[in-house]
Amino acid sequence: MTKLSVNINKIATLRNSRGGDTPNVVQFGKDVQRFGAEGVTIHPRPDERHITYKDAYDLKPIVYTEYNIEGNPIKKFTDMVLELKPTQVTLVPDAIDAITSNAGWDTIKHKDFLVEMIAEFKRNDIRTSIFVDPDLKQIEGAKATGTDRIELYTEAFAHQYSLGNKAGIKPYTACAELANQLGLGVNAGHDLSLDNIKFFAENIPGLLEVSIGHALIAESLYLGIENVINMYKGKLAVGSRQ
Ligand SMILES: CC(=O)[C@@H](O)[C@H](O)COP(=O)(O)O
Ligand SMILES: NCC(=O)COP(=O)(O)O
Repeated sequence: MTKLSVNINKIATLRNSRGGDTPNVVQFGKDVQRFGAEGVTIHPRPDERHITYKDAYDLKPIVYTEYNIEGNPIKKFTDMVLELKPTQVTLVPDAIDAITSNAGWDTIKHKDFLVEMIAEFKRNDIRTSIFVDPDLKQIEGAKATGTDRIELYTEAFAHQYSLGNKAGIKPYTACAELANQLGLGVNAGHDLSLDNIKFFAENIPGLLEVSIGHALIAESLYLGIENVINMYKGKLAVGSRQ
């Protein structure tokens, strides 16, 4: 069974837009697990515009499923991960000004750096994963770094699927097959959604984990809004009788 790890970055983004502590990130982390999520993912960025380093520490005691911390292994990030010892660290080559993740690692060009980072995390009993594009050479390159897993960057698949092009899955299936042969675990994420997740999971052999944030939070708003409007209407109806 593929594990669902919920990326709660967007909850912090909403909180930060107003100051204060609503919505509460730690409460949300507890709730997603209570409702069945098998992991909590965060992706702190250097500018801390959504999830903050403090959030990462605050979440640690309440995550009893898998805690997955994603990010570019700059020193501040690496020090935090080594101190927190989450279940998994996912290395993502983010540019400092990127709105969101927009590319996987070049595992060949950055082999030496990745070998060093992976070894350091593994020495500290932290499972490792490397964010990669669906390119067979990059999967072979990932294997050479010593990482436990890869995370397939699914933006291209999601885009093609939204256009009705199901063939966009092909490079992902091929990469997952190769990863399985090489003994690399397979995770995936970025722009996965209620719309595309079933098709994706059915076509990726050995898919261990998906991390989903943006669409899942948007879908929670769409699917929850009717209930909340009704609750407000109920309170106003009682109020107007007085
Ligand atoms: C690696 C990846 O695809 C996710 O971590 C994604 O980038 C979420 O981060 P944002 O919430 O900053 O978009
Ligand atoms: N690793 C991918 C992730 O955590 C969530 O990406 P998205 O669903 O916010 O695009």
